[in-house]
Amino acid sequence: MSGTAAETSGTAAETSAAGKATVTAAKAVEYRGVSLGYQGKPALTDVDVTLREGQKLALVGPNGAGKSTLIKSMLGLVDVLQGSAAVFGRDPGAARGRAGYVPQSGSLDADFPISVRRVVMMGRYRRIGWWRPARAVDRKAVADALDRVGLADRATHRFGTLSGGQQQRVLLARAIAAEPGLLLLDEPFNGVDVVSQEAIVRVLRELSAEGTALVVSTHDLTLARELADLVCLLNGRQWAAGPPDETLAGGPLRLTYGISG
Ligand SMILES: Nc1ncnc2c1ncn2[C@@H]1O[C@H](COP(=O)(O)OP(=O)(O)OP(=O)(O)O)[C@@H](O)[C@H]1O
Repeated sequence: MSGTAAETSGTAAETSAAGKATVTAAKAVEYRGVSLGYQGKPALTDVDVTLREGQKLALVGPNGAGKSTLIKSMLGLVDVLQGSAAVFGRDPGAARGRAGYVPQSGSLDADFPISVRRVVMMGRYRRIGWWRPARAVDRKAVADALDRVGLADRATHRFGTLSGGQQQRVLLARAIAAEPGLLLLDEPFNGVDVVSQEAIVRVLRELSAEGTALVVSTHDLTLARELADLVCLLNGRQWAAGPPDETLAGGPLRLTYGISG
């Protein structure tokens, strides 16, 4: 597909009636002709997408497609080699305070003796400052976030004793406690049981309805279709971007995965 096709897809992503967000909602993410890479070598090219507050974007593609690279770039952690990348109208690194990140569960050492509540409190550190004690407002934000993911009764448990799905929900609560305008989730459904998956999907829908912009990388096409307002198909480059019924219809998906016929 040509660069023009990617541009056309990008425009569709912005102007389609996808999602609840109207074209008047602020732009959380605006990428135009972006190439991203490491040590000057491109890993993902032709990214052209606009995500507005309240919209949910799914990043879909095979292993090594560039999904994590795109997510990390929105935190300012990957070099922009070409094009323009903005998060809330600023350089992605400069907007990091407004972006929350949920890593895959397993990224936090499960043997580390820390309570669930302390993990979620980490989400408040940017607001509190590392050296200051938590205030009542911080404790309430932590309790609310845990309640939201359905784990209020686990606050005093050791993080490592929870199941993988519960740990993922705790990491989501940690990000929510930071009250981000843009929430980035890297494969949040990997190895997660159905109860946790449903809890995560419910919370993401609620956050979106409240105006949070969401970016979720996933291998699960059914979930992408159910959850997302917009889908970016990635495999070394952006192959398409737009509403799920256009991007996940067949043709663009086959191209992305290199399936002929
Ligand atoms: N720190 C790094 N330094 C150099 N190359 C990297 C680095 N991180 C990722 N890459 C390369 O960038 C490309 C995209 O990787 P990325 O992890 O973004 O893919 P992904 O779609 O998230 O894959 P997966 O589904 O397996 O997690 C790959 O070729 C990978 O080897």
